[in-house]
Amino acid sequence: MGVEVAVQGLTKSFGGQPVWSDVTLTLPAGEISVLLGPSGTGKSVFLKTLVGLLRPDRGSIWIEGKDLPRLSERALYEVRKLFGVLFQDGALFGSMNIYDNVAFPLREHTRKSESQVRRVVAEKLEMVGLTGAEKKLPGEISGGMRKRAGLARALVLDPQIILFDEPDSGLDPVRTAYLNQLIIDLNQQTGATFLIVTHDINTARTVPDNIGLIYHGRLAMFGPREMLLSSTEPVVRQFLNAQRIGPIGMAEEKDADELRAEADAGVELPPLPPIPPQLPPSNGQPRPAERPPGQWCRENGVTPPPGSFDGHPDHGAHTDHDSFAEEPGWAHSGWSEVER
Ligand SMILES: Nc1ncnc2c1ncn2[C@@H]1O[C@H](COP(=O)(O)OP(=O)(O)OP(=O)(O)O)[C@@H](O)[C@H]1O
Repeated sequence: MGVEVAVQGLTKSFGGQPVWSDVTLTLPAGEISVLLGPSGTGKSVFLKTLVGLLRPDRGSIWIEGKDLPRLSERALYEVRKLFGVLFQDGALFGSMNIYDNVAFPLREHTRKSESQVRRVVAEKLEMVGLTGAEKKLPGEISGGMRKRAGLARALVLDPQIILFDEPDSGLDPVRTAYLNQLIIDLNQQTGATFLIVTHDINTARTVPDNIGLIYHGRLAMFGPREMLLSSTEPVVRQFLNAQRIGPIGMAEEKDADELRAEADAGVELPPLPPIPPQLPPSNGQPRPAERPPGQWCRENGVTPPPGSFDGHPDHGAHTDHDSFAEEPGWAHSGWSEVER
């Protein structure tokens, strides 16, 4: 089972310029959380701070009773082994083949024999559907395959926490759908705690258990998926509905004059779209942190947008997942057939 990550009052600046301040959130153990936010709001900086690559100015990151920013370099090195990170471009070594790239953390951080390394690398490559690509160099495979190789490398030390920095960047919608399914399946298989930074609204709406939004140097909101997807908070509503109307402007937040002009013109955000069902694992089993659809809304007296949860399997409607599950032989091997 993954571990909980409790962030309290975290603040980070560069050269006196704050990136974000006073961020407080808890990533529940074993659940998938997504972090959203306009470009440049410091989502990647947040991931790097969590894993200890950047030191915050203030605040705590509690993991298994240890506060990461207070640890010595040596103690931090040990805690870092709990993390697996998938960087945006896979961050593979260009001169090493896929096998050696994936084997790298095992050779660096463990005393495993080469035959043990071979077994682990084969297992992780299979998990991401890259069996057979061992001898290829990163430059010889597609961007989607590079991401999956990066993911296999992130998995080799059996991390308890996996951070994904825009795993869908540069992927077409079909590959993004496959990657999202892989993420759900890996969460089920590993039980690890996942945090995904993404700009893809469909991913944000269907993949996570929890969603957060960074805006204007603050964490605007963080909570269960249903809370964010039924929120009437203008910035959350604008972002999740990909609208121009609302407080987020082209380069930064809109000023008071722009917002007044919008109000005077009578332009309003369109109604919230229905909350879609969560993407289930491809083996038909429930998600590790699955809760009945609509439970959060019911418990909190919130009326979800009309039509919400209509596509949930319990309602008998067809979902995207059904089409993946029906694909012959679809499991992780589905990947290799699609991409090669
Ligand atoms: N090492 C660094 N030194 C100085 N400034 C930095 C450093 N790393 C990031 N920044 C700045 O911090 C801000 C946030 O950057 P970051 O890449 O985290 O944003 P982001 O939300 O991930 O953006 P995007 O969605 O476009 O990937 C940017 O202004 C960036 O220039």
